[in-house]
Amino acid sequence: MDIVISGGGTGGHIYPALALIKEIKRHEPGSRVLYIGTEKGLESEIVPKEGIPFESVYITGFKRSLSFENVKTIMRFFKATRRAKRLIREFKPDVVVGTGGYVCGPVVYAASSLGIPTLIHEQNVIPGLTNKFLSRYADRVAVTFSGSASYFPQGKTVVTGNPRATEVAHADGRAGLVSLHVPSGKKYVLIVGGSRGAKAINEAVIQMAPKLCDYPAYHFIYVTGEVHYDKTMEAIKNQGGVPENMTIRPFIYNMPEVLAGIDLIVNRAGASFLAEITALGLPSILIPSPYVTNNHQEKNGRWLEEQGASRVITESQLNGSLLLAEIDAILRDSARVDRMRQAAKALGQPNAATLIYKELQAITCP
Ligand SMILES: CC(=O)N[C@H]1[C@@H](OP(=O)(O)OP(=O)(O)OC[C@H]2O[C@@H](n3ccc(=O)[nH]c3=O)[C@H](O)[C@@H]2O)O[C@H](CO)[C@@H](O)[C@@H]1O
Repeated sequence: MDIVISGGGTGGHIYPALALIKEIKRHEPGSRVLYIGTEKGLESEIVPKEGIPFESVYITGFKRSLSFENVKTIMRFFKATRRAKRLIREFKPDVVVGTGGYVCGPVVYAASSLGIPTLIHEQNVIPGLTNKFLSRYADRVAVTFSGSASYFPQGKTVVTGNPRATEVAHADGRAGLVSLHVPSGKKYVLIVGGSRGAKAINEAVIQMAPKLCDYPAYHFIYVTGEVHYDKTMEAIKNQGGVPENMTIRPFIYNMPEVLAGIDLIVNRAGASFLAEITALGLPSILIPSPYVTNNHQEKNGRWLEEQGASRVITESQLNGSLLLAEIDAILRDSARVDRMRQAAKALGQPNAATLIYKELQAITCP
C-alpha cells in the first residue's frame, strides 16, 4: 500500500502518523511512503530523522477572530493545494491520510479532488478546525473517542483509537530506562510538558528541584522542551545544580520505550500522550494547557480523572510544592497506584493502528 501522509505542527499530530506508517509496513513491508508537512512544524525535524521521505508545503493556520491574515491563509491554501496535487500526482499513492494540524488541509483536499481515497484521524475529544473542514471530503474519519463521532458525518466515521497506542503497547521499558542511564531500583517519574515543553510546568519543576534530594526513592526524568532547555538548565544550576535523582533532557526521541519503563507521568493533557498513557495503564498527573482551542485539553484530562486514571491540576493551581506533594501522595500509596493503573488501562486502545489499517484496506479495495 503506497501512502502519502500529512500531519503536523506538534508531536501530537506527527507521532500518530509515524505509528500508522510502522503498522502499514508491518503488514506490507514493500510499501512506499511520502510525508508532506511544513518546514516550520516539528515534523521537518522528526520525520527525516526516522528515514521517511519528506516534502513541505507552505501554509498557515486560520485565526478564529476576523483578520486580514485569514485572506492570506486562503491564498496560501490554494497555492499549497496546487503543490500538494503535483507531489501526489508524481508519487501516485493508493491512499492519502491526514492526522491533524492545518498542513493536512491542502494535502487531503488535493487528494480528494484527484479522486484518491482519503482518511483523516482525529486525536482529541473536540475536533480541530482542519479535520472538521476535511470531513466533508474524506472517505473515512477515524476518531479516538466515541464522544467525537457526533461532530463528523455519520456513515464514514469509525472509532479506532490513536495508532500511537499500538506502538507504545509493544515498547520495551527496560531499554527506555537504560537509554537514559538512570540508576536501577527506583520509582521513576517522568515530567514533560507535551511535545514542545510548557513554561508553567518548567517553573514548577524549577521550584521543586532543590527539594528532590529529600526523595531518594524516586528518580525524576524531566523533559524541558527544546526551546526551554538552556534557560531551565541555567535556573536549576543557579539554585545549586541538577539534583542527583534527576535526569534532564530537551526532548526524548524514544518516548514509547521510556513511557513503558516509568511509574508515574506528569504532563499536559494532549490527546496522543493520553492514548499512550492509557495503552500502558500508567498513572498520571495532568496539567491541561489552557491555551488550546475550546479548552480541549482540560476536557481530555477531566475525562481521565473521572475514570480514576489521573489527577488533574489546573495551571492556575500549579506550584512546585503542590506538584511534589501530589507526586509523593500517589507513589507512597500502592493501592492508589494500582487503582489508577487499572482505570487507565481500561481506557486504552492498543489495537488502534490495526483498526485504522483495516479501514485503509477497505477504502483502497472497496
Ligand atoms: C499546544 C497544542 O496545540 N497541543 C495539542 C498537541 O499537543 P502535543 O503535540 O503536545 O501532543 P500530545 O501531548 O498529544 O503528544 C505529544 C507526542 O509527542 C511525543 N513526544 C513528546 C515529548 C518528547 O520529548 N518526545 C516525544 O516523543 C509523545 O510521545 C506524543 O506522542 O496535539 C494534541 C493532539 O494529539 C492536542 O491534544 C494538544 O492539545
